[in-house]
Amino acid sequence: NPHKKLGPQINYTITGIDAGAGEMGAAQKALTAYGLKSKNWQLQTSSTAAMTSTLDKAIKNHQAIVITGWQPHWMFTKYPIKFLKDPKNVFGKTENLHTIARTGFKHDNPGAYKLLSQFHWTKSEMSEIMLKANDGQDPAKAAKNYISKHPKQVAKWLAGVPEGHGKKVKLTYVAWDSEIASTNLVKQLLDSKGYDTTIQSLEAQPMWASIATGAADASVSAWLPTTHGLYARQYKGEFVDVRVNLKGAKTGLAVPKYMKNINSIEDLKN
Ligand SMILES: C[SH](C)CC(=O)O
Repeated sequence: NPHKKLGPQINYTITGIDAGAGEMGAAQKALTAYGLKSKNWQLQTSSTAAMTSTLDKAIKNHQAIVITGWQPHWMFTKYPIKFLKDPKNVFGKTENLHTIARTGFKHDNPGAYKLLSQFHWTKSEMSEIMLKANDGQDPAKAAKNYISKHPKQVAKWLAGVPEGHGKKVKLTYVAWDSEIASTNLVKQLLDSKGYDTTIQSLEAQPMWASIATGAADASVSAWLPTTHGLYARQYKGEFVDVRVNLKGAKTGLAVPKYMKNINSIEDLKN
C-alpha cells in the first residue's frame, strides 16, 4: 500500500539470511548509517531458504517486503525484485568471488592447486547449475551435466592438471546457492582427474577459519572485497588468495518491483 508508511506494514523488519553471512553485517551497518535503527527497524536472521520462501509468499500476496539479496542468484530471475540504491555505499560496489587456499596447499598438492588457479566462470554459466539445483536436481548431477555440455571450457580449466591418483582434497563452502554450484563443479572437475575430493558446508566464519587453520585445503566461496572483508582482515597472512573465480557479484537490500516508491535505502524511512 504505497500511501501507508512502509515501516508499520512490515513491522520495521528486514528479512535476512544466516547470521554469519557478510551481508548481514553490512545490513546491520546500513540500519545505523541510514538512521533506521533509531526508527525501530530491525534485521531478522534466518536462512536463505526461509528468506526466499518468505519472499515467495509476499510476492504471491503482492505484499511489501525488504530482503537481503545478492547476485548471482536465481531470486532475480524467478521474482520481479530490484536492489535498493545504496548512496552511502555500505554494501560496496560490485563484489568478486575469490578462490582461497590454505598457505601450504600449492606445495602439498600442486596439481589440484593448478586447477584452482585456472577455474573461473561467469554469472550466466553459474546460473545453469544454480537453476537446475533450485529445481531439485542433485547439484553433483547438475555439475556433471555442465561438464559434459561445456567440453572446451572444461579442457581449459584442466589444461596441464596432472592425474590425482586418489590424492585427497578438502573444499569448504557456505551453502548459498551460488557456492553450492561452484563447489560441486570444482569437486567434479578434480574427481574427473582422479583426485578424491570431499566438500563440507560451514557457516561463513568457520569456512574462513577452516582455511586459515589448514583444516581444509580451499574454498571458492570468498566474497571480496566488501562482503567478506572482515574475515579477510581477520585472517590476513593465513590464507592464499588464489584468484577471482567469478566477476560482478553484488549484495544489497532488495524489494519487489511493485514497491514503486521505494528505490533507495533512504526511502525506507518514508
Ligand atoms: C549471502 S552472499 C552469498 C555472501 C555473504 O553475505 O556472506
